[in-house]
Amino acid sequence: MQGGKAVATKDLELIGITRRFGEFVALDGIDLEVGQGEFVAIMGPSGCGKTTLLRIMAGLESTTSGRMLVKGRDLAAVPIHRRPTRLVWQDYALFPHLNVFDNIAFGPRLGPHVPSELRKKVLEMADLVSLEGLLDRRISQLSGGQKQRVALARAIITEPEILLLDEPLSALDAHLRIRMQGELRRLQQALGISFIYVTHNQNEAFSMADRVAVLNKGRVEQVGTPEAIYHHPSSRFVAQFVGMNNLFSGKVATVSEHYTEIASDNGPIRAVTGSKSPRIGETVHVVVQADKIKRATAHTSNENRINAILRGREFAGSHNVYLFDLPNGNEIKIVSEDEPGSPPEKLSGSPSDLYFSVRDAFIIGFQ
Ligand SMILES: Nc1ncnc2c1ncn2[C@@H]1O[C@H](COP(=O)(O)OP(=O)(O)OP(=O)(O)O)[C@@H](O)[C@H]1O
Repeated sequence: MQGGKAVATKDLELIGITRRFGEFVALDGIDLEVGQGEFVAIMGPSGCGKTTLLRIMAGLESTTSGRMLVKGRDLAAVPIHRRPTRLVWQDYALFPHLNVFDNIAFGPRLGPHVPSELRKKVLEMADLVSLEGLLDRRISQLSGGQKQRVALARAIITEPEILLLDEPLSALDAHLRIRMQGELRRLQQALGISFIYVTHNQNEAFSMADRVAVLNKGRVEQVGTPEAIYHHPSSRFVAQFVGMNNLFSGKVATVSEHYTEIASDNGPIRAVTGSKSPRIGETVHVVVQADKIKRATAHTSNENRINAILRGREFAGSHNVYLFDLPNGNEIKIVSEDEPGSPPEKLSGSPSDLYFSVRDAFIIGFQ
């Protein structure tokens, strides 16, 4: 990157971003790359540093150390109003005394502009986010989804190279949230710019993003496609944070080409031997998704059988979540779509024989 002009293949590069508040380390050496026109979700539990990281990208928060490049350009010396990033806030931060048109036009009006051209552009933006016909309305006369659209239009009219979104759908009801997810994704594709989207909602992250970065205690735990994060979590934290995963732990007993046998407190467990062949005697963790564990029948094979005690059932619309206690005292979940007319569930406390296939059991490598 020294001398000459860098050819940027990345929209954003974060290199060793660290932020301390006094003694407290909120961000601890974050490295993250965002490709051209990529939709990246940043996900993690409360307090892991998502908002701080987004505010740093927006230029609203300083770093203790680290660098940030947008399209190969270091932003250290670029003042906030010249930065090619725009933040869409969780609470929209719209101007309540202005109407929709004036809210959208607010940013461009601060700089040199031709009123007739600005009007054309505002109409274009309103069209893009389906706000036509609402331009004279006051903000207080809008629904949550409409306010969200105004906030988006107000940000994209400034033609950012990267749009930063901080839990933008959290104030909306479930139905509208799902609709807006689709709209946001379409908007991102229409604009062809990168979106960086902070959320603690896994479904939102997985349904919209090209890649997801999972943060924990100010560090990046894993970055990957939703499929990779979901099916192949690379750490115990990600496996437990994401989805309905169950974890089993034990020492590697035997390793063959097809499966690895692990001696666990709940009996032997066989898992796929992955590319990183585990060593005999090493402690490993095996992840099995909740919908891959079934009640064993006389016909299920002996690949993996576990005795468990049913503790409870939760009805979740189209499926049931069952909680079981394992012999070692741990809890596991299984998800099943019970057939209509199936016999009533056995009572809590009754023993059950559970089954899962070797091909649905993955070893997670830990440092
Ligand atoms: N100005 C500040 N001074 C001191 N500590 C701060 C400051 N801002 C953030 N923190 C701390 O840094 C950590 C990360 O905060 P941040 O708001 O980035 O988390 P988050 O992942 O966005 O959380 P949430 O999902 O709850 O919004 C938290 O422990 C928070 O208390």
